[in-house]
Amino acid sequence: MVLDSLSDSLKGIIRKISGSSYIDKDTIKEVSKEIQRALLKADVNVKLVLRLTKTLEDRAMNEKPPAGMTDQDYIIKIIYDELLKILGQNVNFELRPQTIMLVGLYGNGKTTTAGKLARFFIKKGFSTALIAADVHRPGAYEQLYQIAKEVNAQFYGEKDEKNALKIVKNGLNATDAKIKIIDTSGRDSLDEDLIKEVREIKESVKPDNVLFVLDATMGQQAGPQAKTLNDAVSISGVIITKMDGTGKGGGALSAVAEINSPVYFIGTGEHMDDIEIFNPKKFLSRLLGMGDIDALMEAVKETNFTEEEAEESLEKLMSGKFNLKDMYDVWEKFSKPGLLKKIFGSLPLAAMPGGDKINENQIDEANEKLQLYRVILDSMTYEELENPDILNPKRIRRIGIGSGKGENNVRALLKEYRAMKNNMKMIKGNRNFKKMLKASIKSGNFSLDDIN
Ligand SMILES: Nc1nc2c(ncn2[C@@H]2O[C@H](COP(=O)(O)OP(=O)(O)OP(=O)(O)O)[C@@H](O)[C@H]2O)c(=O)[nH]1
Repeated sequence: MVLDSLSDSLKGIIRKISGSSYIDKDTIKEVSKEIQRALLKADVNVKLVLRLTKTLEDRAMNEKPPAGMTDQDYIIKIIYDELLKILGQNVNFELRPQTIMLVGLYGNGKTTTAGKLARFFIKKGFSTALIAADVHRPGAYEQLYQIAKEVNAQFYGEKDEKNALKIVKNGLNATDAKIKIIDTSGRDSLDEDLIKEVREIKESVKPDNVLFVLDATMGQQAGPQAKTLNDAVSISGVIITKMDGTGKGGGALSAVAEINSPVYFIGTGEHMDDIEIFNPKKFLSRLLGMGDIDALMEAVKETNFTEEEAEESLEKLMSGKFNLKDMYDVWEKFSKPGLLKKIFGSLPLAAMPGGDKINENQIDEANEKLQLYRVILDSMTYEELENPDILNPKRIRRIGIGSGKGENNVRALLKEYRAMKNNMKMIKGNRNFKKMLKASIKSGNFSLDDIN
């Protein structure tokens, strides 16, 4: 995916900050330098990078973390805040009848995106029309016509007409569709005629939205060209295409920052369903390897742990002073089918040692093990659960037979139990992870930007 290398670099920086024992001016300078390097490597505009890291340094040097928050957490929060400013505000695209005009540079994916948007709105119950106003690229008419057929959208075009504005006006009059999407000619911003054409259409039909379609793999030239287009037609929003590509992505980010318009959607492939609503917070949380706190909250809620129970279980687990009964209680809540997958899928694993190595099958294995161990624990007496030290070979043999799972599985469970006690002591040392997990369970809607 685009920005993968930036994501890896930033995750590494986050891990380093989390693992540092103290934060001083040198650490802040070093973190700032590393972030500069990561952003420049991702092709983000130099001025933007310097502006971002200067703000980051100023804040890190002069602001004090709120009570209960470590310096490390607070630096991570500042990085998150400043990067979020580049991605723009979280504005939802209004789902109502409207006329949308797509503008963009050659080959950035306007025509394809017109089809994706049409399908997106048709799925939401809006009749949609596609208007072919790209009168310069041979084949654009046919391409949009085929796409309209594929997504069951109305289509309007005039094959031999060279006056784009005339086609648009006729098209808007000819359709009663709730959503009208105008696909314009590709722009190379140095071409005055094309800019004039798009400006005329904008001023004449006054579309509700002018969306700039931008290829995520565009380099630095994206910024100035976005600015020229924006000066001509006042872009109201951005759609970044080809996020499934392998480009660096920084050029697109710089262009978005340059025109300061919200990114509403991202294109993630060539097919008509490969479009997603863009959520800057979620996107950035994943980019920084912080998982998706909201999804974690949903999953933890499904354990119907009360806050106090979650807090108490967590305290006990983290203290390392828990017995098989405590472990049974926690496992019983978390062994709901699919729940572990949700929890691990949303945990900030990058912040845990080796955490980012956890994959799908390991989560499935953990699930199977949970079910197996619950059966074994069900065959233990209350005394054995409370005090596992009394489990001698005779008792182990009885439990193996009683549970039908055999002695080896009973021994494996006890080995796992002892290892878990040691691991929990280790995680206990990782204050950041514990604090994030406790806070997310306790507050119910914890997210990094709620820390004030
Ligand atoms: N992988 C990938 N390819 C995309 C995406 N969006 C568009 N494309 C491809 O990019 C190429 C150009 O897309 P078009 O929609 O024809 O571009 P255009 O902006 O209409 O081209 P002009 O009219 O010349 O400006 C096509 O091969 C599309 O399939 C995307 O999100 N991911």
